[in-house]
Amino acid sequence: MDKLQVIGGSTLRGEIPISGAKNAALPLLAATLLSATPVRLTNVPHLDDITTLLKLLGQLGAQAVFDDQDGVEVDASEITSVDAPYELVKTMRASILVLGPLAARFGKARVSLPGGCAIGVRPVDLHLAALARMGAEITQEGGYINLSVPGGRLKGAHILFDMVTVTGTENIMMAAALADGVTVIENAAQEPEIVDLAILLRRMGARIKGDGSAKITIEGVAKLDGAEHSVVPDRIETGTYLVAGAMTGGDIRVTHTFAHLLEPVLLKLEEAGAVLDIQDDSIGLTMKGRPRAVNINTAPHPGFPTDMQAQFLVLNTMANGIGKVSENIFENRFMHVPELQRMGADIQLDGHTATIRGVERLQSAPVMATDLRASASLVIAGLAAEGTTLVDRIYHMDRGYERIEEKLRGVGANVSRIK
Ligand SMILES: CC(=O)N[C@H]1[C@@H](OP(=O)(O)OP(=O)(O)OC[C@H]2O[C@@H](n3ccc(=O)[nH]c3=O)[C@H](O)[C@@H]2O)O[C@H](CO)[C@@H](O)[C@@H]1O
Ligand SMILES: C=C(OP(=O)(O)O)C(=O)O
Repeated sequence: MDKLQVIGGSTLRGEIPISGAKNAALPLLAATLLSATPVRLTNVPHLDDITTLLKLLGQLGAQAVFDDQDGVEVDASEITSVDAPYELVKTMRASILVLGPLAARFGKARVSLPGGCAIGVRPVDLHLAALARMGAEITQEGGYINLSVPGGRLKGAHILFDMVTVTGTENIMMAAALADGVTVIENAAQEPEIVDLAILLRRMGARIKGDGSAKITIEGVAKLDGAEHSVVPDRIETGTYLVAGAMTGGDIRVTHTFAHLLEPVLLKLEEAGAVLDIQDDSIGLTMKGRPRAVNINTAPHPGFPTDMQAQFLVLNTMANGIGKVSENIFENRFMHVPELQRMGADIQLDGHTATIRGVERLQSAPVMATDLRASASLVIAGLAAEGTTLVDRIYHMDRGYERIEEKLRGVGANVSRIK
């Protein structure tokens, strides 16, 4: 199993190019199943999760290949199976995103239940209830969701999500795009990745309004066409590198990204004492001295993203003062805390809130990554710590950070992968 060796103490300086967003590319790739005409995506990140979804599309009969450095063309004209097997779904929960498109175009699907994961139980009950309201008959057996649509075509419906769900909103947007009639999604997720999906779907001929707000209206059409689309930049990767810059008292610029995608994160970085220089497609950050402690309360967009919680918790470990970090989306997203405590961080956990008292310097230690963003937080901690930190189980990190060692080395970090 690969490990990342991080030798702390370097001040990060220079530019880091940001890749396309994993959490946008996954639903965009799933959306290609909605059309019999090829769809081409560019700015697709090279990540393990993308490889998994491409394998799943291949398993369904689609021809999907990287046709350029970051371009993927998917031809879903000849779908031969509507079965998403456990072997693929278990490695990536976002595989559930094929359910809506398969239901919409073929009126049937058999998709493995994703199961829980390190950060929480993460059920898909809201996805299923919404598809049932659109006329799907759904049973569960042997760990699989069996879905069939009497008459073959989903019907538009009025849907109110009890909780804001990102992939749930995406699944229903895709299902509704080919349904008979109008679907209204209330309490919809408003994340930038939802807007990116709506942009592609509109290019394919879908009629969607209200994306980016809590009410999305979709008027179903009989057929969708091919289209081309560039994946939105990864706001979580952007935020992660900015925190790494801030933690090391650095002077960095993240490029190929947009500040409007991550306003809550930028506001908190400023509160922590970072000076930002926002340009059209890049963000500069300068940090002098230790950061100030900040409080974080995760919430659906436009609130503070849960996917940046671990990174800001680390920022607080070496900050001046006491910061409180509350995780309100997932019930078990503090697994980085015991690892950070092993590096000398002063953190008290009480339910869904961590209270962090900043220390002058973290100490290096062997640590274990438990999930994607926890891995990133441990790498950031290692960059700011004294000595050599070995981060184990970085396969989690490879799900979501493209060429992380190369990008960090490009700004002066001393990191290397140990096979
Ligand atoms: C591939 C992708 O885009 N992943 C993101 C997506 O995950 P994902 O879409 O899985 O997360 P959701 O927005 O669905 O989950 C939000 C909360 O709702 C709960 N819930 C969700 C669906 C459901 O049917 N029932 C239910 O109870 C979940 O357990 C969780 O507590 O949004 C999360 C919240 O911003 C991010 O952390 C993930 O990075
Ligand atoms: C939790 C995440 O992803 P996923 O939903 O794919 O597990 C994430 O990107 O931080």
